[in-house]
Amino acid sequence: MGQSNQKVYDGSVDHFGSNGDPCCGDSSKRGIYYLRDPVLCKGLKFSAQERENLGLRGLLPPSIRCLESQMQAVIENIDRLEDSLSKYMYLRQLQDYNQNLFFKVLMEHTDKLMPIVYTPTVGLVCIKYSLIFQRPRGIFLTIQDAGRIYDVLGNWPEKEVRAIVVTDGERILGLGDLGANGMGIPVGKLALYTALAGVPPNKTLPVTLDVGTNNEKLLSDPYYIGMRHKRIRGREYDDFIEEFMEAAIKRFGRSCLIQFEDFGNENAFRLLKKFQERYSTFNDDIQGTASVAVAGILASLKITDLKLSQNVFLFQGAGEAALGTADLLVMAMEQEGVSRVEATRRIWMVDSKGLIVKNRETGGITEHKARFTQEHEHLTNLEDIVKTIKPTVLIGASAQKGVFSESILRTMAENNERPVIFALSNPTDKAECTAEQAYTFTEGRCVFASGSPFDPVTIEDQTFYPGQGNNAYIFPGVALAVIECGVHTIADQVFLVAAKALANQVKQEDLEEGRLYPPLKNIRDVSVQIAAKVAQFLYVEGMATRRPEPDDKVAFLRSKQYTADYEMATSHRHPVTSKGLHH
Ligand SMILES: O=C([O-])CC(=O)C(=O)O
Ligand SMILES: [Mg+2]
Repeated sequence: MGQSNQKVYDGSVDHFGSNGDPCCGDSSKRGIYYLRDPVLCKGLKFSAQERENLGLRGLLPPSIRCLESQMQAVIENIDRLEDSLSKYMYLRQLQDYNQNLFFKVLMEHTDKLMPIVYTPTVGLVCIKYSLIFQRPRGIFLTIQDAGRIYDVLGNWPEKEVRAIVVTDGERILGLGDLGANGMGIPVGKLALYTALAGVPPNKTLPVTLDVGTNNEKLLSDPYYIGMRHKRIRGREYDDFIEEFMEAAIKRFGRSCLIQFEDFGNENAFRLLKKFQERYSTFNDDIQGTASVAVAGILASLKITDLKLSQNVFLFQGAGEAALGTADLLVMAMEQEGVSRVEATRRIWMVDSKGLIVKNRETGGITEHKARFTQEHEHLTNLEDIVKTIKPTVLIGASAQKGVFSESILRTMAENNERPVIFALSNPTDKAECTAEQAYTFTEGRCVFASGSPFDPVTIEDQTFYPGQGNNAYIFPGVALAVIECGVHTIADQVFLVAAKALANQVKQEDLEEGRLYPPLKNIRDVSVQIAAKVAQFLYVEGMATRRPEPDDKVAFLRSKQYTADYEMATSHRHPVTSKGLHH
């Protein structure tokens, strides 16, 4: 994603124009241009011959570094910095200077760097976004752009955008309304599109829809980058979103994917319903999180030795993630041969007013929650609820830190040989319990996953590996498939296909260590396998428009992946060999 107005690599043609000779380059673009365009820049990796041919002599110090050494230097710099915000800023600057190196290092060191460019650090980044704002990335659309969104999208320098992640900043992770500061989320999600699934960066566009904020702290923050007014709602908001959707596909094509991220609860459900059958769109917090949660639950069955429908699921929280997961569980149980009614009866939900039961006097049961009302006495205390309902699977998705208390965890361990406990809220300090608490209070018997990463926990001499039940396992692979198959709508079933594909990649040795998800070091391969299964489904269901249908989906998808090799952006056909500088 170049920020400049100059032409940048578009993934399909030789970046250097028609002569096809990368040694000569485009004669109008010389010297400093190659250091200022993050797509072309190789930093100290420019060979002697390239430096000669491109007019770079003297603009770089004489040393030539190989990619390995460049990556090593990045890692040393990261280790040298003490706080995670500084590490984030260092990596963002790298992305703006040398895009290939940024992605290469993110791909090679995903375990180490993902928590910096993504959850949990990205939460802190959004809180501080206005203060640390430097080089812009993505498109900021404000309500004042209503009526001209198509034109504003035209200011984006890339023409082949195939995927947008959009937020309106109303519910950033579990942190609430962060207004325009929410831009950190689309930027982070799209970095993972590329690093985790190989979606070429020039095909991605982060968007923030700034309709104001109700966060008083931001409204009075002198540095705040967004519009200083309360959130626009109602008709004006709806028209704005509708105009954005139309403008996006008019500008980038009908099969441009639009991923909704971190919208407030009500709008998230409403907009998904409104747009699901008209655009290539999904809501990551409802459907992506559901998919990763169901994948974890499917994998857990191999440990608990239960069928899916033999479980009792209790959700703490009845928002986007909880309802999305509950719906997908019902779909999965139906595929196991259980009736919808029976499947629904296995699912219990707790919201801010307690257990969701019929005729609840305190009310607050929206249309979406109503599907999961149970015939039961109304209980309000989570501990009592866990004691009474006796869930086999306890899922936290309410952004209430520590709500899974010691006694709740102990009760789960009393009632189940292998209790399944998911603390899905993000970032880390919103988690319903820590990994250490979960393992300690269940005497190491629980099967645990969390939305934000936790380090392995050692109790006595046993080490436990918490799973990261984060939608990052799902959205990059789903995105790769839908982009490359050219779909116009995305069916809910896609997320069950993806969940099963993910669960099937968990190996016996992972399960033996309590890992519910494949290790992150294999994530690129995992994402391609998920994408291949999704692509298969899209063709079988007649939803893929790309012709001809590729026989080998994995090979096809791999051929579309960005590999972060400098050669892709420059010496495509005639690699330039480094012979050292002539002094
Ligand atoms: O961003 C993440 O880490 C997962 C997610 O979608 C959320 O918590 O809203
Ligand atoms: Mg989200």
